[in-house]
Amino acid sequence: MGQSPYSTTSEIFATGGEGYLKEDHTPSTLPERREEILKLRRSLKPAARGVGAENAFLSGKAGQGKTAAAKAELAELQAFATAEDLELTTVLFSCEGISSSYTLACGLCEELGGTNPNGHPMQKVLDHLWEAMNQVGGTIIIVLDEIDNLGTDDKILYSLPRARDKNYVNDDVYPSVIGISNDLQWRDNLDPAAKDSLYDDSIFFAPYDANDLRDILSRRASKAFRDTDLVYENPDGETFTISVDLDGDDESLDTAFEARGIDRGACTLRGIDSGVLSEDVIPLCAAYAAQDKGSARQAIKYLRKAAAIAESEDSPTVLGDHVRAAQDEAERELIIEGMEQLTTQGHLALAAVTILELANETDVRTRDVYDVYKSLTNDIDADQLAQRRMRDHLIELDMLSIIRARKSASGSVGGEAYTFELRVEPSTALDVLEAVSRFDDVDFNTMTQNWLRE
Ligand SMILES: Nc1ncnc2c1ncn2[C@@H]1O[C@H](COP(=O)(O)OP(=O)(O)OP(=O)(O)O)[C@@H](O)[C@H]1O
Repeated sequence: MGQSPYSTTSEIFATGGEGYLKEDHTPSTLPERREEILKLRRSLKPAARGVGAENAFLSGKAGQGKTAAAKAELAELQAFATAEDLELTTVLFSCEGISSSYTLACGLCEELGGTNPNGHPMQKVLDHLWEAMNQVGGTIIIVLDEIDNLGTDDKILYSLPRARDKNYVNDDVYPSVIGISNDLQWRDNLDPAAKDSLYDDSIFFAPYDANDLRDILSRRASKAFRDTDLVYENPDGETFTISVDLDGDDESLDTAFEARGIDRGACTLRGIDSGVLSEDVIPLCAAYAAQDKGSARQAIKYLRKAAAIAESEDSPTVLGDHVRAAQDEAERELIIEGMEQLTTQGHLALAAVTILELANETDVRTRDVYDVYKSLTNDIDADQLAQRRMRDHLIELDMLSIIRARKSASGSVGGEAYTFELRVEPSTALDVLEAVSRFDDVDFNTMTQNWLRE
């Protein structure tokens, strides 16, 4: 057998370390969210005393650690409840794909009681839900992640937090809700009654800055990569390194600090000392992510990708160039995702420009795009927009970085003339378009050939 391109070990990643750069890894501490977690703790404290927690609402853009903070703090509370023998149940429920109070109520019944009453009238479903809560008993904290998926169908957000006040559930049941949302406007549009009952405490997660992201990445890197230690400074200004023992029973940083008898809270993270990551890698990943959305998810993704690229090149170290390549690749993926999610009219406008480019036409004018667009709308039997409205779609594609729209000098009086070109490879756009089911019967090659003949 020839030598396989696969290997069970890596020169870059620590054994078992790659998991720390994966989406599903939940950190047990989030020092950058200390303030937010303290606020959440304040809302949860009554639960530790056997009465219900306050309702809370965590908001902020994607990748800001809202879900991670809620999970970490609830794990802390759950550990306390177990030790104190308190009746406490926490449910983390993702509302992804759930757009009505009805579906949410059914999902919660299933989560709490094991059966899904889908098909029954709403009142019956709610009765099921209250019964499931009675069976569980005690303090019940329901975390509704991506709660904005509910849109305006928010009735359940009124009744769920009030189930006890309204006597829907027994006296020994204390339900509360923690809502999590990336959509900052959604809450403002809620029915005032739901808004009132849901949000005792509102906690905003501001975007991470480059320093926060550097710290987050450093901690992840110390676990994910070989030969990578954290460098801390103590209150006396002395620096020291901490390495995490992945083979130990508890590989948390707290344990590593405890083992050395040092108070972690009094020390400041200064960076990493690594034999496999060049010095600029983490600052670059942090800077790219901070410039964009300040998302920890994005920063971690850059680091993961950069390391994977270094590995695939058999490089023993991850370099700044690998981060640049990772950022390019991630940006391309985002653009491809943007192309996949276009509406039919967006796809038609993109298809028209793509066909023209495949026929070697560059910097095409609106009129030419419109000719191909018309022929495409006939082919797939779609609504045909007026030229000006189709042009609006082209300009929208420019805003999504899919094509480039340039105002040209030859604009007629009263109107602006544009030329358009793809910002992605025509073959990439073609791959996306050919996967759109609406275009199943369109033969892009023949259309290109026809245009070439004309
Ligand atoms: N302070 C932090 N320390 C370590 N990891 C973090 C921190 N903040 C976020 N992360 C990580 O970043 C990723 C995204 O975080 P999380 O899912 O909590 O974001 P979110 O604010 O809930 O946004 P979304 O709705 O997009 O999930 C997760 O992998 C999480 O573990």
